Amino acid sequence: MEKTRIKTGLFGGTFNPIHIGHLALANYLCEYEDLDEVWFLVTPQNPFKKGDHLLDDYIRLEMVEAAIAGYPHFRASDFEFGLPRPSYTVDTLRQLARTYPERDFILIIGADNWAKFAQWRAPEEILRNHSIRVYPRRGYDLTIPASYTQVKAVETPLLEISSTFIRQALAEGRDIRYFVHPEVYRIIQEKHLYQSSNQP
Ligand SMILES: Nc1ncnc2c1ncn2[C@@H]1O[C@H](COP(=O)(O)OP(=O)(O)OP(=O)(O)O)[C@@H](O)[C@H]1O
Ligand SMILES: O=C(O)c1ccc[n+]([C@@H]2O[C@H](COP(=O)([O-])O)[C@@H](O)[C@H]2O)c1
Repeated sequence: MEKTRIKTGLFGGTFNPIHIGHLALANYLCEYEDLDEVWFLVTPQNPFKKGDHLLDDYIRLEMVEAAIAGYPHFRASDFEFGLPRPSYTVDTLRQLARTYPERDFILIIGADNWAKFAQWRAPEEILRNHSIRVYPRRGYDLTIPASYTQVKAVETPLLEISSTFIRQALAEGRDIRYFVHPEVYRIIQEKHLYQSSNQP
């Protein structure tokens, strides 16, 4: 009998830092969609973002690990740390498929990223080999043309906060503890992260 493949949602981001918007979205996808797991893929350098003001990869990973501890469907992944930079998702997916043949990797992206998907590296290869779930982001259209049978829009609740907002608030000395997991807030405090606008 054929073994059931593990449906693994791949949620890539810089996570600088991870916040409750990321966590609630991934939680929803595990509980209300058909994903067995969601992997938080910590991206060393997004091809569209400048890397010069980015917090160290391992501190961002540590915060993701702390935030997801205890929930069995989540995993933190440093897979891109060993790959060339910037991190092109098509390269990551190729390597992941080789390393984990027992899993189907399903890309999770926001409507903001879907709007720019044609500008990603080798989008047609990604579409040929993987399913994509697109979740809503405010201000972006979530219509998927019918010809993209492997791309599905998922109706998830929206928590419109961003890591940029959190970094800025912390640099201004605001106490925004409820926007991040308590363990993430503890790490931010302990390591004095994001405490001035010069810091990443
Ligand atoms: N509030 C949110 N709810 C759901 N998804 C989000 C939210 N904020 C960001 N995302 C998505 O999560 C992925 C990773 O996000 P990223 O680490 O870039 O966070 P961000 O909050 O958008 O960061 P920044 O403000 O630094 O650009 C992206 O695809 C982004 O679209
Ligand atoms: O492969 C690409 O060309 C590409 C272009 C832009 C973004 N991505 C990936 O998409 C994920 C989310 O990006 P972002 O900017 O919304 O955090 C992250 O893993 C990026 O590496 C990938």
